[in-house]
Amino acid sequence: MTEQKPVIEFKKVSLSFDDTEVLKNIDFEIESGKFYTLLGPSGSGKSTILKLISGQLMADNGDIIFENQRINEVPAEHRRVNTVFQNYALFPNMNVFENVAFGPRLKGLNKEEIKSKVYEMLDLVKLREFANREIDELSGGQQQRIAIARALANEPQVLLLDEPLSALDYKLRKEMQYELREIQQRLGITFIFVTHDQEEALAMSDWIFVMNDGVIQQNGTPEDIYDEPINHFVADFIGESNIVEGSMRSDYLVHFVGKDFENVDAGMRANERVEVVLRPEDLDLVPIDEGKLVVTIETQSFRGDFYEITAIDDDGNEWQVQATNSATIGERVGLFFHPEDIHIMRFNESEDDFDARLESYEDDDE
Ligand SMILES: Nc1ncnc2c1ncn2[C@@H]1O[C@H](COP(=O)(O)OP(=O)(O)OP(=O)(O)O)[C@@H](O)[C@H]1O
Repeated sequence: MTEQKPVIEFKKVSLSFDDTEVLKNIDFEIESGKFYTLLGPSGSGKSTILKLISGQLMADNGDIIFENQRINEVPAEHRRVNTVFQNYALFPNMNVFENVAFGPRLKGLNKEEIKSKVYEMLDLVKLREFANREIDELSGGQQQRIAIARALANEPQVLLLDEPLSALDYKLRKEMQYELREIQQRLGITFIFVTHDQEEALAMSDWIFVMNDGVIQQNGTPEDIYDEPINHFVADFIGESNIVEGSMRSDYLVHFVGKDFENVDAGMRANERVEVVLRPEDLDLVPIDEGKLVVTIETQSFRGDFYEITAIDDDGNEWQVQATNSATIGERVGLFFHPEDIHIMRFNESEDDFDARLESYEDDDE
């Protein structure tokens, strides 16, 4: 397989506002033609990264590379990126056609070329028949599609999307997630999408950067990040997790809730302090003698295809369970899971340490 050249690279990029460092030594590579997501809570630095790429902000340190050229000092208007914002930022005094035509017109295309570009973009967002509408005659979802069409009409190499769906209601948001993904795949250009919604990130992305506190905590495919979170923050932020403390008995035996469990993927050494993650969907309720531990049912709600249950074990740990059958509040039952669904994390491990650890196991295996 040939190695793809990155379209954007950050090398040790940092940025402070006043005395607060909001991006700390950020390193990453963005390949061409993929859907990337920056995912993290409010204030974690996601929008700041987009602004460094678009040229709205300047880095204090580090290199920002676009197709092998350092662009730290290149003005925003000379960068082949466009941004779509949450609040659409359409020109209210222009109709739909004129909004989408704005970039092509600025570029000096002739009348026919402009028309063909605008209709190509309106077809892409399925709003051809809205060309003559005024902006205030559109719904929120339609305005967001026009904002996307307007950005794409500039033929950016990379499209930056800063929480573009967060003003939409739930159903429309789901539809737009699907459509955005489809548009990205059809055009084959790079999208960098910012969201604090983990479900949205998992559903849309080829690759996710999970951010917290100005640091990329983990990056990987949605499956990697969901199945193999590297630390407490990621396990807690992505999906629901039960996280309890434990320790390694040996490199394949983990001890928690007073018992030993075999876990082949642990990859830790004896006596290491660990955190054990079990997802609610990997747990079920069974008769006491068939369970791995005994729990007492605290709450239960019906969720259509499962019961969402909280239960508490005799050490006081609370467990979220997606159970196939209902239970009775106060009932004592067995909690069941397959040992292979246990995921183990080292306490407060950084991504670099995690990578180094994985490499050391690979060396051990040789
Ligand atoms: N112009 C500015 N001046 C001072 N501080 C700023 C400025 N812009 C952003 N910050 C701070 O930088 C940090 C990162 O902000 P950023 O907007 O990148 O976060 P975010 O992850 O995109 O959050 P949100 O989801 O709320 O948009 C925050 O603590 C924010 O308060």
